[in-house]
Amino acid sequence: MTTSSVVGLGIPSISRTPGVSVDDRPDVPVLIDRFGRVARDLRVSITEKCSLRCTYCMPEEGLPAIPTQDLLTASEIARVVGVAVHRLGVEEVRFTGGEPLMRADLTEIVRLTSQVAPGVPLSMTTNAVGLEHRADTLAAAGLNRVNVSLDTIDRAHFAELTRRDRLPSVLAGVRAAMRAGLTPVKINAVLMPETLHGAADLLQWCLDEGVALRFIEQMPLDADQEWARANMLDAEHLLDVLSTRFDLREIGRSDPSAPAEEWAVGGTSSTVGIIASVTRSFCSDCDRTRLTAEGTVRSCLFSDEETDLRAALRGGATDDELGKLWQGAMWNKWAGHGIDAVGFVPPARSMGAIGG
Ligand SMILES: Nc1nc2c(ncn2[C@@H]2O[C@H](COP(=O)(O)OP(=O)(O)OP(=O)(O)O)[C@@H](O)[C@H]2O)c(=O)[nH]1
Ligand SMILES: C[S@@+](CC[C@H](N)C(=O)[O-])C[C@H]1O[C@@H](n2cnc3c(N)ncnc32)[C@H](O)[C@@H]1O
Ligand code: SF4
Ligand code: SF4
Repeated sequence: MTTSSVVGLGIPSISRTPGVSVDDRPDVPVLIDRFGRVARDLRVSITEKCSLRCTYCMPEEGLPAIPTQDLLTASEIARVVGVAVHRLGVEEVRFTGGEPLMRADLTEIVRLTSQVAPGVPLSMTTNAVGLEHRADTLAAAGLNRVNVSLDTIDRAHFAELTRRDRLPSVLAGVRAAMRAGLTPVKINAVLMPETLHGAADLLQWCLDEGVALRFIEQMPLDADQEWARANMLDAEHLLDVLSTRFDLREIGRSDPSAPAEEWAVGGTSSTVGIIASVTRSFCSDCDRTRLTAEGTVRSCLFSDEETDLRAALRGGATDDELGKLWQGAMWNKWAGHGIDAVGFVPPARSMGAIGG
């Protein structure tokens, strides 16, 4: 088994240490952990690069560049996804980053992955900058749907939050995704004191455009490490604000491992969701497994223990051997993020370096 050590600005390097035992792991193919959870949702980060610099995620100067030879190639990504789907019971795959659209070979990644895993839902979490020019091609390559990060529809405020004046491109990207059939399009907005006053306008925009909106509690995953529990806005606070303009009725979660709890918006057929990752954590039903852009398996957003599949892959490992490494990594998955625990320490990688 492998663990990580920090080398600077949130990208850990992988170092080998004596392993944690997997002797007590039951001999089953699926990615089961010690708490009985089974991971079926694979999130694949494909780059650390981004066209924006959201304050809750990236440092102003961006993340240190990962050398090209350290990134999994399109065919390596497809091979690893194939192992996950055909041997380990993974049922859905999401591309994330950094910003997936920053990879010039994104279409190839999607095409090869959809060939290796036909019928498996393929989605992407994106900031949508430039998506208007690529939505049709990505849909044709096999991408099924996108989630778009958008915190405000006020252009000046967007530029402040993301340190880039790109709101028009994002809005065009959302509309292009709808036209290309990358639906349902879901909008992710991080809940912060700064975004609260624009939350109702954002919801109205989403209702008008026919896209679903989810607000996300901010997690201690910013590269600048400025997150503080005391400054965090929780779901209750948001509901109070939205209820002054909308009639909201609680629906709950679509399934126990879905991160978003949903509210119906009165007078519409739409819903608004809240991903209360911090105050109403869904860790006990977690069904996620992650692959970083450098090809390490990460069992939890908050755990810096990573297992290096890339080295094994490039060293000639068989699919069976890759599968075993992955099973071992997931068997040792933590119970949860532990944000409320005394002595909590945020992970070395920031959200953009993990793949959110
Ligand atoms: N606690 C926690 N939060 C997560 C995790 N993955 C994503 N998130 C948060 O949930 C937000 C939404 O994630 P998305 O990438 O849109 O994925 P999703 O909500 O699983 O996607 P859908 O299947 O479309 O509902 C992200 O912006 C993160 O803030 C996770 O594993 N744990
Ligand atoms: C890291 S981004 C990568 C994909 C793409 N660049 C995007 O923004 O959608 C994935 C998700 O993580 C969320 N995110 C980033 N930092 C976060 C934080 N500190 N707390 C909660 N969510 C965060 C973003 O809002 C986004 O929805
Ligand atoms: S949240 Fe997404 S768009 Fe914003 S800085 Fe992070 S990776 Fe880039
Ligand atoms: S914090 Fe870890 S255990 Fe909790 S939902 Fe996210 S990935 Fe799963």
